Amino acid sequence: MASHGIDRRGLMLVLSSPSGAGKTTISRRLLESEPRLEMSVSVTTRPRRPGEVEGRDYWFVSPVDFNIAVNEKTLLEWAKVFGNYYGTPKGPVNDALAAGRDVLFDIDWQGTQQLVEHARDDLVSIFILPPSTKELERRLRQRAQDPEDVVAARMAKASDEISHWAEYDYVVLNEDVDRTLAQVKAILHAERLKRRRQTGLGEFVKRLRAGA
Ligand SMILES: Nc1ncnc2c1ncn2[C@@H]1O[C@H](COP(=O)(O)OP(=O)(O)OP(=O)(O)O)[C@@H](O)[C@H]1O
Ligand SMILES: Nc1nc2c(ncn2[C@@H]2O[C@H](COP(=O)(O)O)[C@@H](O)[C@H]2O)c(=O)[nH]1
Repeated sequence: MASHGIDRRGLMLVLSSPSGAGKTTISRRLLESEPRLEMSVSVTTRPRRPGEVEGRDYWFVSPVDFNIAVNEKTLLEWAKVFGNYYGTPKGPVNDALAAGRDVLFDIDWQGTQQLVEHARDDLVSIFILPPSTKELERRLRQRAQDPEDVVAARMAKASDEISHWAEYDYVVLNEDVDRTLAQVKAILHAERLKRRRQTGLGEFVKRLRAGA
């Protein structure tokens, strides 16, 4: 249900960027202030970082279990990123959308391409750019959660990742977290009002025109 009482189908809000540009930071802040938005928690074969919580940040699984999920087609999309496998479980996303709740995804361009193929109408995609390569490297290092070789591998892939910017509906430059957050919220709020998402609009207008 929309805030003004008109039924609405949920939307899928995708954030992608080169590693370290700020997707996780923006996602956490967005979730704090958007009660009708929920995070899609991915499964991954990547080792858990210090501070990461099972079921909040990821579902950490073995390569064998990941393979089973792929074969049983329980993932909406999946990809190999920086040598590990990542995927989006279908069930929670479908339940949320059907109930009119929005779902936030922190996934890469390969996953976004798969969602475009299967769910274009429900999708709103945002690419987040860092202000500079130097600042991207500084952010990856000061996060201090990955060993040096992992940081180097992610920096080496940054240019390739950025090359996908034009496949996204919106592009936001993450210089200042508060400004970026405000821009992402503006996109979300406008997209919620798209006519095709407000599934109860026809009925509402009919009643309005009848004098209700
Ligand atoms: N606008 C910003 N200004 C300064 N630092 C920032 C900004 N946005 C994020 N950071 C910092 O940069 C680091 C990387 O951010 P974050 O983990 O959110 O990136 P990410 O895009 O989710 O990375 P990954 O793809 O590897 O998961 C964090 O330490 C975060 O606090
Ligand atoms: N295609 C998918 N990409 C995903 C998913 N979950 C995360 N990601 C992307 O992987 C990289 C690395 O993430 P990190 O947590 O190891 O830093 C980043 O670009 C994420 O957006 C997923 O389910 N599918």
